[in-house]
Amino acid sequence: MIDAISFTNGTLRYLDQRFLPLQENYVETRSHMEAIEAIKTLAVRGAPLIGVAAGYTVILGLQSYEGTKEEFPAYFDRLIADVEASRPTAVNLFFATAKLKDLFKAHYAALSLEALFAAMNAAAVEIHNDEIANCDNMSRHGVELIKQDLAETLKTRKLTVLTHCNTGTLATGGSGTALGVIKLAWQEGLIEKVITAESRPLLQGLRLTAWELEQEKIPFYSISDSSSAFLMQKGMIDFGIVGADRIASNGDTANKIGTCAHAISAYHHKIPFYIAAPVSTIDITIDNGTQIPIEERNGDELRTIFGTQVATPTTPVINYAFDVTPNQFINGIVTDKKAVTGNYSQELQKLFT
Ligand SMILES: CSC[C@@H](O)[C@@H](O)C(=O)COP(=O)(O)O
Repeated sequence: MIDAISFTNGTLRYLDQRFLPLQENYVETRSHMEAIEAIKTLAVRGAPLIGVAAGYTVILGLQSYEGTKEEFPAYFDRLIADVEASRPTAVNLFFATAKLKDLFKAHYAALSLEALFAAMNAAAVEIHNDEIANCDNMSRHGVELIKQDLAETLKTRKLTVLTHCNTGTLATGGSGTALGVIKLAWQEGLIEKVITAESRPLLQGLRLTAWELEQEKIPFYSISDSSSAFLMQKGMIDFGIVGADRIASNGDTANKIGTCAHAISAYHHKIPFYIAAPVSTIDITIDNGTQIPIEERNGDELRTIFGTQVATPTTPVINYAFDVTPNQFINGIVTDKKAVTGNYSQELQKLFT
């Protein structure tokens, strides 16, 4: 059983995803600066897991506080700012810090620091437990949608599904978003095999999704990112499903770079393409995908492959970590509350009421 993250007796323990699947290193820390570094370096990654890690990272920061109650607000502001500066795109991180900031605002005046910290600790644990439950709910709604949309094909055979990046236990702490749907669909006998796109440059699909599928004994093939259009052309893919790092209120979706190309290709080949993400990944405050901050990462991620230089150190590169898929290429957004299959601007808003 993969234990992506846990928090026990004030210690954060996580599986360092940078070295998977070749090395299974669990790291323990009580330092919030180390935890922030783990988020920045993708040792801990995936939108829901980043949110969970952000909550626990703030708790680590509270544990090491030694000042007075009067000095605490300035310390808390700095701590939150440091956590929020770790990665910009996954809105789950900001969902987690907002929850803790709300608690601070509501209770700082009335509670002792000890009682305030206890309330924040409970909130961080709740974020974690909620993300686990969200995965199960998303999986159920996703499977219903697949049964409905692909009913004709399912009368004669099982399905082949394309996915991108890693959206499983490693990315959520629960069964997964898109991969959670795939796992349940497999258990229910709907899936023949999974096609997992490698997800350059850090290979979350090739390294992490493949590793999870192997453990689940679900048949799969890994492909290079650029192969998906050809496989669709050859009729080798029945539908696509991926996760999200931030969904705008009109349904435009930021996810791992490469997602948009799969979605456009699926649209061209008339293949359904779905997003699976908890409501905590929807940023209802923004109108469309142009407002999503897209992380640009160090060019060495492209110029080197796991430490081996493959381009000159001076090769100029563009290294966006995410892209935005316009809502017109998305056949449905599966959330923990329900699956939304169109009219996104109206229907996503309703999830917040
Ligand atoms: C359930 S995870 C959904 C997304 O967070 C996932 O597809 C993704 O893009 C992760 O990116 P990463 O850069 O590995 O954190």
